[in-house]
Amino acid sequence: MKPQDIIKEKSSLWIFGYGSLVWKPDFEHKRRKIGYIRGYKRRFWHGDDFHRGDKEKVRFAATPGTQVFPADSDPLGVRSCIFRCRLQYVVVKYEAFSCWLLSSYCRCFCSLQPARVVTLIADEEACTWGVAYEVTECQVEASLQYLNMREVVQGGYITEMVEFIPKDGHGSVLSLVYIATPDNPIYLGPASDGEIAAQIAICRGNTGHNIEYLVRLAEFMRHHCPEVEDEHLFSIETAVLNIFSNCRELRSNDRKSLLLEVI
Ligand SMILES: N[C@@H](CCC(=O)N[C@@H](CS)C(=O)NCC(=O)O)C(=O)O
Repeated sequence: MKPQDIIKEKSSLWIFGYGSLVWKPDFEHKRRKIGYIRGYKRRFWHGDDFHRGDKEKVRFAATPGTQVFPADSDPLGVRSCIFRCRLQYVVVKYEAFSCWLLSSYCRCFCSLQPARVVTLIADEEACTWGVAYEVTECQVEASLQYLNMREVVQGGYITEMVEFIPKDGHGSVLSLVYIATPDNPIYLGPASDGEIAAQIAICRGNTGHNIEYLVRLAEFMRHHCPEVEDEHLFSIETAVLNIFSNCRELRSNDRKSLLLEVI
């Protein structure tokens, strides 16, 4: 059933959020409930070149004064590193040859990629935790108009209806959810934790840094669903922390402040 058909029948609608919507709904709602949906896992597999990323390709030249931190290596021997230059961190991938170039000439180029944001991937065994918002009467149309622009036009997500189960297990409701599928042109698909983290570490868009997106989501899960294991989310958070762990200038000792300090 399409969302508009459901709206015709009801003066109230539930909208389930599992990404930025959990901490930043930005639409009026009557109430919210924390809970989960079954049959989907949350993954940082969608690209975003509007909210947390950029379409522009950037040429970057590292100068002799630039600090370089090793960040990641993968089985193909491609490595990435972080430059700290003029208060900006830039992740650059390089191979053995360009590594030599790097040390000889202290010069390198990179391009900014789209940010990494979450989508849902079908998986019978999995469930995804988040927040469902109830919108009623005139809030229904206003929220759908707002979310259509934010999630569909700017984000490339499509809508589905899923069963939402509140944390206490009672009163499940059908809810609207925004999902990005692999046929979307900015869908990025799977990558190693290190690669995803490297992308998150450098991307920034119209609404803020990609690190903020990750940190707010991880904080939501830690605070509201401490009993839930979200391995993908927390291992990417750890991978981003590892990228910056060599930087002695960072003073905060809790994960959230430490990561927010670098953006
Ligand atoms: N639709 C998802 C995730 C989608 C998501 O995070 N959307 C991005 C669009 S790329 C967004 O709205 N970002 C706003 C922001 O990061 O400020 C949700 O249920 O929260």
